[in-house]
Order: sequence, then C-alpha cells, then structure tokens
Amino acid sequence: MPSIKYTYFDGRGLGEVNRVILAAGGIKYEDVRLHESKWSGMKPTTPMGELPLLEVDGTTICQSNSIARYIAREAGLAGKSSLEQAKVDMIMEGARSLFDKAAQIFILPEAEKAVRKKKLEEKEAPELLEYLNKLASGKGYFVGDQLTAADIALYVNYESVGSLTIALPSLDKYPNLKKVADNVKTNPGIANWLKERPVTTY
Ligand SMILES: N[C@@H](CCC(=O)N[C@@H](CS)C(=O)NCC(=O)O)C(=O)O
Repeated sequence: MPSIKYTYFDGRGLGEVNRVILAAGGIKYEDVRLHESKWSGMKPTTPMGELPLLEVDGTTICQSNSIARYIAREAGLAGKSSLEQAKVDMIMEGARSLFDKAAQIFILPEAEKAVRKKKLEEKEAPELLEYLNKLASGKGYFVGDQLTAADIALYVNYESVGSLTIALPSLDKYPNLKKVADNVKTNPGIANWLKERPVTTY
C-alpha cells in the first residue's frame, strides 16, 4: 500500500471530487486541510504554487484533474478501455466547467455579479445539464454500466455549485442525472464519506 497524502484548503472547491474518488476506491490517505494562514509559506515549496496536491510515496502531483485521473485509475473508476477513459475525462471536464463558471462569478466586480449569476442559473447551467443528461444512460452511468469518476464529478460539482448559493435547476428535471447522483450517493465508500466528512461548503 503506498503512503498517500492529499492536501487542500478546508473546503470543497477543487478538492472534493478527488476526496470522493478516494472514498469510492476505499483508498486510505492522510486528508490534510491547510489553513489559509499557512499557505504563503508553503506555496513556494509546491510544484506549481497551487493546491490541491497529492503525495504518493514522496512523489508530489498537482493539478486537480491530473490527480483525479491518477486516483481514478488506481481505484478502478477511470473506464475500462482507452476510449472509455476519454469519455470519463470528457464528462469530468464538462462537470468541472459548471464549477468553474460559478467560481468565476465571485471574482467579478460587485456590480457585475448579479447579471452573471442570473445567466448561469437561467441559461448556461440548464443547457449544460440538459446536454449531460443526454450523455448519461437511463441506468445512471455516464460510461459503461458501472460507477466511474465521471459520475462522481457530476454529483460533486453540482453539489458544490449549489453550496455557492447558485440556484441550479433540480436534478428531478434530468432523470438520467438524478440516477447518476443516486448511484454516487449510494456507493458504500461514498455514502460513508458523505456521512463522516468534515462539515464544509464550497
Ligand atoms: N488548475 C489548477 C488550479 C488550482 C487552483 O486554482 N488552486 C487554488 C485553490 S482552489 C489555489 O491554490 N489558490 C492559492 C494560490 O493560487 O496561491 C487545478 O485544477 O488544480
């Protein structure tokens, strides 16, 4: 068993998809939640000056999506073939774009936030969710007939954006995505993580 340490701030942000993949895979790791006050001292010691970081037996990986692909492969959640893996990646990037659009709102000048938020809530998010709904199967999986990191990315990013006080449409409007979310939440490792994880929002 390699020694694994995962470091991020004490929030969900760009860190939670990976924590949930680790939980689904039953991968043991040290969950380090860095206080902002410690970050400036640590930043120059990291590969690209950003979190999250994954350390595996002393090798440090950064970039949340690169970490996601690695741990998804280790957990058997990356897709069975090279083509399935590409499809998993595609959905992960699409689901992540929902989070990125929401996060961008918070760095806008105050006067522009409301218009941008309305556009995301009323146009961009419903359109993206509609596309993603068509890409998921009626059994609630994006790729093949079992859980992959794609399903996890959809669920976690949707939840995280909701916690940013963005009013996303209910998944009840997207029956395939609703099943994806149910499959994710009922995975035993994930169900346990959702129950036990430290209280965090975005
Ligand atoms: N593309 C990077 C972005 C990472 C990123 O923006 N991390 C933020 C936290 S969400 C960070 O480290 N902020 C502190 C800083 O840049 O000094 C990834 O996906 O990992």
